[in-house]
Amino acid sequence: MLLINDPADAPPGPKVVAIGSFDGLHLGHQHLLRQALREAKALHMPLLVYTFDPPSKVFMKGEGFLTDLTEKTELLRELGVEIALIVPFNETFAQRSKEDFLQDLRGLEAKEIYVGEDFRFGKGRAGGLEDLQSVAPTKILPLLELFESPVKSSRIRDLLREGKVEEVQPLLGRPYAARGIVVEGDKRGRTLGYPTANLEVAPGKVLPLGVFAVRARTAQGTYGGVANIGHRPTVDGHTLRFEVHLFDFRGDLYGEDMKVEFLKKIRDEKKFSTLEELKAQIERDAEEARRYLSQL
Ligand SMILES: Cc1cc2nc3c(=O)[nH]c(=O)nc-3n(C[C@H](O)[C@H](O)[C@H](O)COP(=O)(O)O)c2cc1C
Ligand SMILES: Nc1ncnc2c1ncn2[C@@H]1O[C@H](COP(=O)(O)OP(=O)(O)O)[C@@H](O)[C@H]1O
Repeated sequence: MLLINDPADAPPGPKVVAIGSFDGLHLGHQHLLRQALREAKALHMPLLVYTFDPPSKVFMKGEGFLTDLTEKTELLRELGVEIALIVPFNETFAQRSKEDFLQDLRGLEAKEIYVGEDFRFGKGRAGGLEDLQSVAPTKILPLLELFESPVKSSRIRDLLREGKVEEVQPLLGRPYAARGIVVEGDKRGRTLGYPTANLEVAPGKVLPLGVFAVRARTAQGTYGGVANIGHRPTVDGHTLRFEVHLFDFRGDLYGEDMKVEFLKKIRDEKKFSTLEELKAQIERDAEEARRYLSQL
């Protein structure tokens, strides 16, 4: 997959172009992109996905996002997209007129365009589907529905805010995941008998709160585990922490990249009166997570 950040860097030649923020690359996005890929193949053209980082709504409204740049790039590659144009969405981009955007599409030699039915573009969201039609025949895909309502990034964000990772899985077509770098914590975990890798994720990434059964992928291998995302009221923690204990792992993870898939919520975080009680609860959490993972 060719990854570019500026339309001017696209290789010449006719293309099918799919446009959108595609935050989460959820089932609706996958449906749209698969159709665009099929069409591109039939026309013997590459598919170029024109997307934004961060997603436009994240920049405009300060919402959290579901997939960071690395995750989105990886998912586009897995889908078989040939060219990913990921444009930084900043103040300058937000101020661009709809005409500028249409000019980009002409420059890209778009021969067919794919968008979702709610797509708008250009300063003040002035541009719409009729404008796209002036560049190339445009396929407008209705929002895919699952469990009687449209699959949308905002629906997934709302579910995650409630910690409902199991309900999110069918909407994404995969478990919700977060990736980050393992940083140092307070070195308390090891004294509890449960060392936990502290993950630093991209600011703005939506994180579900609570204790979860997880699968963690690291350069050293894939492990089952148990994660806590919260403020650690028992030790008077103030900042939000994302910690993962890996089962059957020993070693050093500091500085490593880790991807954590949230498979099942076990409970909400709570305040314990002693560290012994917290430790006993973590033991039960780990037991429950192991049981869950072993029957997958
Ligand atoms: C599975 C799991 C569940 C946890 N649940 C809670 C909890 O309910 N309340 C809480 O205050 N801290 C909870 N913690 C956080 C611990 O307080 C934390 O892991 C410990 O303080 C070690 O921190 P450190 O890695 O910064 O040394 C949990 C941690 C894990 C791994
Ligand atoms: N099974 C394990 N799960 C998670 N981290 C582990 C494990 N075994 C060893 N580690 C290492 O120990 C560190 C966590 O130990 P901990 O005492 O909780 O320290 P910190 O407070 O720095 O996170 C991890 O970052 C990792 O490098």
